[in-house]
Amino acid sequence: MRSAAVIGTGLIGTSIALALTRRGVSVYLDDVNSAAARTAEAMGAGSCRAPEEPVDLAVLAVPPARIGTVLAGVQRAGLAHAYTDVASVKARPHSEMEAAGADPSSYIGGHPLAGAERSGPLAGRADLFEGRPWVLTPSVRTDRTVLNRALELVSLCAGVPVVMDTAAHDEAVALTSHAPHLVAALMAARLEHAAEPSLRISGQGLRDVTRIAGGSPGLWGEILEANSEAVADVLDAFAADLAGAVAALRGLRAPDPVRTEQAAAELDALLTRGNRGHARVAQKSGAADEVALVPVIIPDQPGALAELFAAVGAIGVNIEDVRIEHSLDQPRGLVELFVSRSSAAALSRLLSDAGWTAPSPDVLVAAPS
Ligand SMILES: NC(=O)c1ccc[n+]([C@@H]2O[C@H](COP(=O)([O-])OP(=O)(O)OC[C@H]3O[C@@H](n4cnc5c(N)ncnc54)[C@H](O)[C@@H]3O)[C@@H](O)[C@H]2O)c1
Ligand SMILES: O=C(O)C(=O)C[C@]1(C(=O)O)C=C[C@@H](O)C=C1
Repeated sequence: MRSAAVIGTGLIGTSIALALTRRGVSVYLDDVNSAAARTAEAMGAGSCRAPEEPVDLAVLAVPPARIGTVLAGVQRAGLAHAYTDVASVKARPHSEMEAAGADPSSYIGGHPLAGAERSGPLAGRADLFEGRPWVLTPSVRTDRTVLNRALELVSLCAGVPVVMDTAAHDEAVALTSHAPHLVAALMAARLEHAAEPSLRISGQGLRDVTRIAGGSPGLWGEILEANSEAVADVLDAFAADLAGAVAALRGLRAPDPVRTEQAAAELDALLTRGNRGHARVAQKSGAADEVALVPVIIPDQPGALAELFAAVGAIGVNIEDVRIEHSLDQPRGLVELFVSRSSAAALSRLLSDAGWTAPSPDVLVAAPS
């Protein structure tokens, strides 16, 4: 691919444009909000100067309800040879683009499963899609060359292509993305009027559970509206479990010991099911049970994290994922490295030989100076 256009230079559009520009693709940037396009341009994501010839691929990174009309418009203008989008729902934009008179043969639906709770070009990152699934939803009318262009886009962004049909995609993301977003929002809404001292003693757990609740209500309202039935089905089942959890908690204080015991068993069953579901969430490269955790203490000083990563790299171990636990008022932080199970024990030993310290219950010793 030599040239591309990105329409909608917010978080996702700018991230795609940055990734393509770094791979040598010439990228045209456009946004209904010209300040957003100029900001992306200033970040090195491409140019706001309209191309003289049709580009190889145009990527529509606008909100889901705009896809149909924007696609019909850019096709009429002859902007590109092939078109794709990145909307978080697929069936509705697909039928809307047909209703808007767009040409289905030069279009393929797309959805990268990577993002953030922030919006706008300044949140864009060239590496956002690295190793992440990127769903493509070709229809029977999608031209094969268009599918190949989209595959090239995913590869240039270092994503992992997954081909699905629109209905299967929407049902899957109702469970794995859309319902989780609402659940996070509902939990975060509980905090709206929480007492300040309660919030001050919140830990990483609350941040993990509520991070995505920071997403734009406008965008998420559109996503949920377009996939409302499938999300409601997931939340019906969730509500039944929630009611069971509440009943079990109340049952724990019941005067009848038989009910107390039954309530404890119900709660245990729910928590155990939670463990099993958690274990099934795929890790970055492979199943959860192939990955083990190596905890390391680092001092709160510039370069400490980079030094740790360099040490792990020198040992020759690939970090699959990383979690950092750090309270602002603490002189050190806890880094949890997720590595392949087969290399975890050796990594722990070699890091310890090199002076890095695993957390122990009584004393936390800093890294080598
Ligand atoms: N946020 C995420 O985590 C995420 C992840 C994957 C996919 N998506 C999808 O990506 C798309 C963009 O989301 P985002 O998070 O980048 O939003 P964003 O708000 O950061 O960016 C959207 C941009 O589209 C522009 N825009 C709106 N209407 C337009 C139009 N008619 N013509 C040109 N530009 C227009 C806006 O001005 C804005 O700059 C959405 O379809 C969303 O479903 C989002
Ligand atoms: O990591 C996040 O912030 C996201 O929520 C990203 C996330 C998701 O994984 O659910 C959200 C919506 C998108 O359509 C794709 C990705």
